[in-house]
Amino acid sequence: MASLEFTRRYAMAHRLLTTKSPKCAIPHGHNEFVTVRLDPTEPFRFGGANSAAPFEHVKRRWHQWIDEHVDHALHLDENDPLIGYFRTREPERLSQIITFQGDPTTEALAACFWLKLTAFVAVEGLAFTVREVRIEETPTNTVVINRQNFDPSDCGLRAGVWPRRSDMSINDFRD
Ligand SMILES: Nc1nc2c(c(=O)[nH]1)N=C([C@H](O)[C@H](O)COP(=O)(O)OP(=O)(O)OP(=O)(O)O)CN2
Repeated sequence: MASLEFTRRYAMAHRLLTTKSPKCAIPHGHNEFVTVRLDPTEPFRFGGANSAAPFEHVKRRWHQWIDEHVDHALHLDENDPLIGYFRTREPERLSQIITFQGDPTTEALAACFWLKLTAFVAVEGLAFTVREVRIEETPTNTVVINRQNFDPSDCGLRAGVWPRRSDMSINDFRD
C-alpha cells in the first residue's frame, strides 16, 4: 500500500539551558507543524478498499494526542528548576509540561514524536511503520528524523519513559 503523510499544527514554548545560547534560555514560543510519514507493511495492489486503512483511523490517536496534550504545552529539561516552581506554586499545570532528557530542542521533540507514534501504531495494530518525522519549528528551521539518523533502540532514552508508552502521557510526573 502507499505511504501516508499527516500534518498537524500546535503551539508550544520551551527554553534551552544546556545549549549555550542566551536568547534560547529564556522561555519563548513557536507555532510548529509536525508532519509524519508512515510506510505500509504491504505494497499497494488494486482491489477492494484500495487502501491499508482509512486516513481517519490511522491518524485518530496521533491527532488526539497532539490536540489534547501537546498543543500549548511547555517543554522543559527534566532538570529545569522551573519544574520546582510549578510543583510548588502551580501544581495543576504540571500536566501541561512536556519533559525531556536534556534540552527540549526540536531534534529531541522529533525523536519523542517518533517513539510515541510508534507506540500508538503498535497498540492500534496498524499495518504501518514510522518512516519520517518532520517538525517545522519556524518558517526558516526544520528538523527531520528518519531511519538513517535515528535508532530508537540506541538513542540513549531511558526505558519506560513517556515517549515509549502508548498512553496519552507527555511527562513522567507522579501525583
Ligand atoms: N539545533 C537546534 N538549535 C536551536 C534550536 C533547536 O531546537 N535545535 N532552537 C532554537 C530556538 O528555539 C530559537 O527560537 C530558534 O533560533 P533561530 O534559528 O536563531 O531563530 P530565528 O527565528 O531568529 O531564525 P532566523 O532564521 O534567523 O530568522 C535555537 N537553536
